[in-house]
Amino acid sequence: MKRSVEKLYEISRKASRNIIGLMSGTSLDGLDIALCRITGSGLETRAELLAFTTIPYEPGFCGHVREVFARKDGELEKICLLHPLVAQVQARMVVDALKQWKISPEEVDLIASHGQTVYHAPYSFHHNPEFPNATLQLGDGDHMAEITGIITLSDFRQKHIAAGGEGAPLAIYGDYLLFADKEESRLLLNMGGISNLTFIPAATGFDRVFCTDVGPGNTLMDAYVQKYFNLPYDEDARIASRGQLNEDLLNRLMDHSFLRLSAPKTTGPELFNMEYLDAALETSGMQGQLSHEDILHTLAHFTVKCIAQCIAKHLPADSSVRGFVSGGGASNPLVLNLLKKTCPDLQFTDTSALGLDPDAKEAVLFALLANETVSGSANVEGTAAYPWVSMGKVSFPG
Ligand SMILES: Nc1ncnc2c1ncn2[C@@H]1O[C@H](COP(=O)(O)OP(=O)(O)OP(=O)(O)O)[C@@H](O)[C@H]1O
Ligand SMILES: CC(=O)N[C@H]1[C@@H]2OC[C@@H](O2)[C@@H](O)[C@@H]1O[C@H](C)C(=O)O
Repeated sequence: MKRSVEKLYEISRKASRNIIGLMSGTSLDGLDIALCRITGSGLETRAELLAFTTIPYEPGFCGHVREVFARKDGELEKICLLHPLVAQVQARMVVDALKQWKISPEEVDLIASHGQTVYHAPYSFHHNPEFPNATLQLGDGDHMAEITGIITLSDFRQKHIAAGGEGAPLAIYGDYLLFADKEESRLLLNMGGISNLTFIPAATGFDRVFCTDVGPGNTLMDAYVQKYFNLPYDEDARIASRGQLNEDLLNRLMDHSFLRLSAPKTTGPELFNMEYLDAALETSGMQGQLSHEDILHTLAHFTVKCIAQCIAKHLPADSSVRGFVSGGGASNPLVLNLLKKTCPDLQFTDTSALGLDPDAKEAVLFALLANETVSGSANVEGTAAYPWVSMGKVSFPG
């Protein structure tokens, strides 16, 4: 047997594995790097976060990604150039993080590399009957493996599509493995650029777990302050908190077929972007009528109203469910307060109450997916909407 294959086989037979999960989301703020010790697999999985950091991207690199990000007319040459570059930039960040943590690459069994989504086009978005659900993550795993010297699993979403899904949200798998509970029904709400939620009823099998993208998280608010204030985001909602809700604009923002579509469903900044906001301002008659503060305040309400509507539609009204938030939106006090006010029964706290840093959650979820692919005992039955398949392609160093 080739040595690299033998090594992967040995890793698959270990009782516990050190896996680095990498996530770079739609906010393009930086690379989340989570070093996890994962013990067991399937329903016996336990995960411990050994170290976590987010390394911000250089503005120049971000600028290159933004040239094609969520754009229908992204230049093919730029996409081609970015595929290795994204992986090289991220791999150097992993090398730096390991140095900082004083951990040698030999101590790490696997890297689970999400890459950078540059375009997400499920059928519900492109509506072209000749084409399937589609999604594209840049950052090729071979470059990651070669630079770090660590076996890398990457490109997780294609297999999900191949097995009948939309390639997202993949949060359901890790959320179920880590947070299913015998006594407590739980709602895991991630508010990144796009928000998604996983509902896990108490003492249930995977077939009753529900997961979907909801709509915008921070993406519209971020795009707005980037355009008008030259800021990456509205820190602590300082600008938005000075404004007031405009109902006309909110009603117009809520009026989109995606928000009425039955779940599970997925979306991205391909839909929720500045053109979406400008169209809503125009058709509500609010173009030029509102202050920046009022628009940002209304966008925060939009984020929360989409979430509240999705919860009302999909969670049983009579059960006691506890809510746990994660993602950067959990640090936005305006969004969080509105959420708590709108859904008081859920008693929202963040996932640190479950022992997991809310900023690290998505990166940890990818480490869990790699763990399942390499050693999963398949003791969980998937469903049509959420197939339990081996995700991620293997790249060997050397
Ligand atoms: N202190 C803060 N105040 C307000 N907003 C914040 C704060 N900290 C983070 N955020 C928001 O969180 C965003 C980053 O969130 P996160 O890293 O979870 O997104 P992502 O992983 O890129 O998104 P996705 O999961 O949708 O792909 C920032 O762009 C900002 O909007
Ligand atoms: C295509 C894509 O990259 N989607 C992301 C994005 O960010 C949040 C939401 O939209 C979610 O569907 C997904 O990420 C998380 C990690 C997921 O797959 O669960």
